[in-house]
Amino acid sequence: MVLWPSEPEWITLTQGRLLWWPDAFAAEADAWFARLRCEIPWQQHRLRLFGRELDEPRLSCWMGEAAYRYSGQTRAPEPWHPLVAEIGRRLAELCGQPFNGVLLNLYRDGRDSMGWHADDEPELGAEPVIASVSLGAARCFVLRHPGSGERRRLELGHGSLLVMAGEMQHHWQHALPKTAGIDRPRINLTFRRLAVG
Ligand SMILES: O=C(O)CCC(=O)C(=O)O
Ligand SMILES: [Fe+2]
Repeated sequence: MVLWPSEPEWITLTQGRLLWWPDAFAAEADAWFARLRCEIPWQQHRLRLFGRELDEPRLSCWMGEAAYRYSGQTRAPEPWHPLVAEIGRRLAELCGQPFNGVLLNLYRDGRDSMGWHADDEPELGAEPVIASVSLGAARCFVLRHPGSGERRRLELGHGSLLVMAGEMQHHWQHALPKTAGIDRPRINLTFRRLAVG
């Protein structure tokens, strides 16, 4: 039992900031995980790496109102799932801005991962606010600032919220490394606001 639910905490970084709230959705997390695991149309996408095509090491689904262009691909959005739309509205209230798209990722076990990248597509603007909700198995999330060599590491547990804000997508990179010994799945939702039109 959590006697002292944590409070949201702003972490100031060189050229960026994070809002970290480990227990943000502790009460809802079990029900959200169970529903999203079964009801999201999870897809296996392919990745081009050194001229070869490979399966991405995770399943995913892009949802919302806008097409999403990344790594040379364009993904048409799936329509809002009612629960995902509701989570998005809660986050909009917390973050003080609306979101019109979300990338959902399903990491089936510790062998699934996401490599180093920044969410710096031009449609996201100069100071994108990216709100990331984690459900299921806790996984380690790592951040690095190539300019200074600074690094951060956070364990993103069941029901946690991490908001990346400020100019950090232009100066920091993040990743979700493979982790030995994790045999349970994790779902992550990263809500974004894209300029449309
Ligand atoms: O799974 C995570 O926590 C990270 C996901 C991420 O970086 C992304 O979807 O862009
Ligand atoms: Fe990302």
